[in-house]
Amino acid sequence: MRIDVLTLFPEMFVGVFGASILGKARDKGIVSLNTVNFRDFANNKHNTVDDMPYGGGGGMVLKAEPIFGAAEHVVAEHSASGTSDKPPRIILMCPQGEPLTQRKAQELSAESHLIFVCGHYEGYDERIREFLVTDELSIGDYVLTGGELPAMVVIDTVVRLLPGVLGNEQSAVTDSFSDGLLEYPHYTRPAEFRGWKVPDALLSGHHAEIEKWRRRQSLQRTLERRPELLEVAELTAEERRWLEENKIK
Ligand SMILES: Cc1cccc(C(=O)NCC2(NC(=O)c3cccc4nocc34)CCCC2)c1
Repeated sequence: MRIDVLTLFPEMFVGVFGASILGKARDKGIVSLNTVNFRDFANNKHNTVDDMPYGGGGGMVLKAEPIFGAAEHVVAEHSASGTSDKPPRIILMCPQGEPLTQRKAQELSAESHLIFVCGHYEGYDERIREFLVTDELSIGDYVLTGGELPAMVVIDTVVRLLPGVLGNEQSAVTDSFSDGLLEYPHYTRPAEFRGWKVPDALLSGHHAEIEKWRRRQSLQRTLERRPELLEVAELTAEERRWLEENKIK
């Protein structure tokens, strides 16, 4: 997979793209991670990437030309490499975007080329949305200074799904989440810490009992903290009965 990030602050990605899981995925050649500063494509007199909004009002708006130029440069470079098969997804990171979900991450992980656009100021000239991008994504409803951190979040959750990126032990996390429930409690040694003991069920060595305990804990925790997830989770009839009994308490 090739990933390009169009940003005014490429330096923000050096650490994130060089460290840990993403760094290893890059070293293994599973993913190529690149940044492009779209200021380099501001071919106007003052090299400006933003300008005042038509219609007045405060703040500045990102101009279309530099972002179109940067995106077209990346597309041309990738198709020239001869490895491109289908056109890239051009993903606009913005508060108005579709909420990021694990399902969306799984969808994007099947692509061969992703281009992320990170904004600043008040946002983007609408022609970027109308005529350039294929997707708009948001990581949540809060105010940020830029789209770079959201792009890092999406890249993290997408790249970890690529074959060969995670060892077997870590991919279990994806499995537990993809059943749509919150995770069960985790414990590790010592069995007692400051008098606080690990639940007996986990020390029993009975795998069926342990799985039952974990599933029950996931249900309980989801009911307590994120009951709305239970509407769409796949539950057995017995689990639904148990929930009905516990919802009343
Ligand atoms: C709720 C709300 C209302 C109005 C503005 C903003 C806001 O934060 N505006 C600032 C910008 N925010 C984001 O890009 C951004 C923000 C949050 C999640 C995101 N997921 O992807 C990109 C995201 C947009 C242009 C520059 C940064 C937020």
